[in-house]
Amino acid sequence: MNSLFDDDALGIERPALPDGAVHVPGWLTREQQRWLADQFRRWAAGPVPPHSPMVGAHPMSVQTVCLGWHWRPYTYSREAVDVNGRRVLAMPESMVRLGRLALGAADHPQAAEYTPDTLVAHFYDRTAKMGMHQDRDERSAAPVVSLSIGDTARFRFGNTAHRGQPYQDLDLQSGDLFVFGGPSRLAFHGVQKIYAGTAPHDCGLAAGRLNLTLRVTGLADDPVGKTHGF
Ligand SMILES: O=C(O)CCC(=O)C(=O)O
Ligand SMILES: [Fe+2]
Repeated sequence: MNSLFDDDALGIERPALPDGAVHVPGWLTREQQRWLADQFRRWAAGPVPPHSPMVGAHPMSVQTVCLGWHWRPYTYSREAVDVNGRRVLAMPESMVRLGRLALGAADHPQAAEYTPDTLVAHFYDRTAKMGMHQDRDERSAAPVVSLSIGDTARFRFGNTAHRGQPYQDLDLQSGDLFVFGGPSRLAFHGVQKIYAGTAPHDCGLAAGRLNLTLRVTGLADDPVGKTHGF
């Protein structure tokens, strides 16, 4: 019903995204969305439970679970040192394949070689948001793949210089793929709001939004088993 009145249907031109940023609406099928929501519930069962990462003294409003490498502002480690000290689950091969398929769908030339080594899953309840930030805790310049399931999010995608204009606001709906790499790899972005109650009934999530972000950290374990510092 909404599509009757959206920008495309009304013939309103949306500004192009900056180079390196690609939005593929409705990329995941409902079955894939349900499967991913199930996987999230499995990952959330442990060894590291969902938690709100701390930005300084303030907890983020999302609930986060990581695979491969555990992310917290502004670093990665194999163990969730800010949660319970347990090592995070390994990065599943299926998620590496999903990343390659995603880059393929975004027409990225390096889709076949893409090997994300971390997945950061955020659950947003109806009040959660994410402030404008850059994904810059990685040593690799490989693109970031972002998948949305559940409630629609108002997503702001900006420029690489600062949090302000120019930026573009777009809605990320259940099943949407968003990729940012190349000249947009370090663009500021954030989640302005969640549209509560917009999750499709058959997406595997009754309420809230799940964001799955795949990244290449460019990190390696050192021989004594410690992670490299920054
Ligand atoms: O939830 C989103 O769409 C964005 C998540 C994000 O920017 C991040 O995890 O760094
Ligand atoms: Fe981000």
